[in-house]
Amino acid sequence: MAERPIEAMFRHKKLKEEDIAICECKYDANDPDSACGERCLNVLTSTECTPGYCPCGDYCKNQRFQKSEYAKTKFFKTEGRGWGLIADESIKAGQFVIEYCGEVISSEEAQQRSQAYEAQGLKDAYIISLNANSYIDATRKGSLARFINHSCEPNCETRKWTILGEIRVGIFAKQDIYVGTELAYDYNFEWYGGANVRCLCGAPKCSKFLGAKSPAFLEHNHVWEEGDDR
Ligand SMILES: C[S@@+](CC[C@H](N)C(=O)[O-])C[C@H]1O[C@@H](n2cnc3c(N)ncnc32)[C@H](O)[C@@H]1O
Repeated sequence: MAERPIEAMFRHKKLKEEDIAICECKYDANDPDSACGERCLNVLTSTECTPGYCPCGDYCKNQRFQKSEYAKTKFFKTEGRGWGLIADESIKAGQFVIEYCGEVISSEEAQQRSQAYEAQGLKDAYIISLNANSYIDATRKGSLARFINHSCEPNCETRKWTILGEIRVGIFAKQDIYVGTELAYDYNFEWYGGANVRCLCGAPKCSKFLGAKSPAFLEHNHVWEEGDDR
């Protein structure tokens, strides 16, 4: 596919000093939660602390996206759902698993790319919504998060955090996850799919199609038939 003009992709913005959110935490060696744990004002608003501005300095625990503090995971081949991602260590409920990385693009670009990928016969879709005007495309560039499949009864969920003034998407554990368990989240909230794909998650309350409840779902009407090669 031809490279699209650079305006269709968004570049990082520099955070102005007056916009930096500074918490009121104070590091106490006897209280591990003191350095930007659950009570931190920034954590409570899903905002990471800014290096050099956090009162806890190097003890700050609230820079997980910036420090890529991912859980150990590895990809594997599934039955009928392409590649998937499994936990390569036990993961605690609420833990940050991995960031969904990719190219940040406009909604017009997302639409054009989605159509182009479908025309090329790509059955796996990797575009998710970031906000009303922008999307993350992990088709060509991304982290291992691009291999996480959908489940209608998932053990993970997406959460949006503000990092240095920009919104980013993380995958977080909804429950304790044992080593070797497949990771999955519900695509309904973020799905920007190409063709409609029959869901093979196997959950008793499966909604039959990927992203079947998402706003983008009705815009597409092609269904990959069962038995299609992948
Ligand atoms: C973000 S990718 C996930 C990784 C993908 N399985 C791969 O091999 O690269 C999303 C694609 O995976 C497949 N997929 C994910 N969850 C699925 C499910 N529950 N049932 C069937 N296909 C699924 C679909 O083709 C979907 O477009």
